[in-house]
Amino acid sequence: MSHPPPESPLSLIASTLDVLATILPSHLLKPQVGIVCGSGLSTLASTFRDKVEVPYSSLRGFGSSTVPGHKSALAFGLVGPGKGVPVVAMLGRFHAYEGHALSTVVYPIRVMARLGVKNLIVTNAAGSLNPELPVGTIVVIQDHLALPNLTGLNPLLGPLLSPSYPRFLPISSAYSPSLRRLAFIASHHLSLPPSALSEGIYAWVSGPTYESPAEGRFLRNAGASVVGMSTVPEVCVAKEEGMEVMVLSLVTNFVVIPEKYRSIKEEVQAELDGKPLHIAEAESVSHEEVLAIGKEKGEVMTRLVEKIIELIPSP
Ligand SMILES: O=P(O)(O)O[C@H]1O[C@H](CO)[C@@H](O)[C@H]1O
Ligand code: HPA
Repeated sequence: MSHPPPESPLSLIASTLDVLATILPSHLLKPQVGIVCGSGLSTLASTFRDKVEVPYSSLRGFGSSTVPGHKSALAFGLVGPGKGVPVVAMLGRFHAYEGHALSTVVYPIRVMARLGVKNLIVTNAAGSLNPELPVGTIVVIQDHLALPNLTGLNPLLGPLLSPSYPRFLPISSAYSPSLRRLAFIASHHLSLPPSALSEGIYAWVSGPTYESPAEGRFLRNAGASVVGMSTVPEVCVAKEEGMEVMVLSLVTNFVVIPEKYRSIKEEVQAELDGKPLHIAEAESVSHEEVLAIGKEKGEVMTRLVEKIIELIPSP
């Protein structure tokens, strides 16, 4: 018995667009800006006007977000004063560590591109590798360090979706200087303290383990400022689709990088010498902590993203 040929990605995307066209009012159907909400950050859509939420389960090609702090729905709406800017947000994203294929992780970005999105604001929760980037800092990403991209887990592996796409995509200027500028101008408009917003380099790791101390030190020494388990696949595909992209990482924790390893040898010797050492327990990271910071900083992230959207020149 022969099997039907697998559905092409373009026909799957076309069917998703058809469904959206039947659900959405016409003023929301052509969003200009796309947003990806990071862990605990789905509140970024809380102030959308005329909001319509579309569950991923009603859209073929979409996976389901299985990570706490990620909702499985798209939110369409208007942002900003007056008529408002039509936008679309992924209230939850997909990560490769959940078992999703990278093509599923980036599928919503391809859909956004075909809805007309020209500017993409990607957010995430991330661990800090730099003492000068404390918890709560918003890091405007300048570049990435993607070990999976370099070692065989690149989201662009495989046949090109369109013959017009470059086979070898340059991503040396993936992070739009003009959008990054708007982030700092928006922060000024909102009177945020200068320390609220910083700049840095995002390291993408596959997860789901948090970094060992040696891995954290390795990423820091390699030049990364923050680390997380998402974002880079979405950025690469958004660039392939011709979008302007910016990334805002919210620092939710420090990556544990002790200056000195605890030495059991020294501890045992000290006990034998009758002078036991008092060793503090090593800290550890938890997703609950990550979500708590997302909740605490959700309001300021929302205001910042809204202001950036208002400042993007209309087409
Ligand atoms: O990158 P987002 O989706 O914000 O989530 C971050 O938080 C989770 C770990 O706590 C990981 O998924 C990591 O990537
Ligand atoms: O410390 C981290 N490491 C990787 N991903 C993360 N996402 C939030 N915090 C972290």
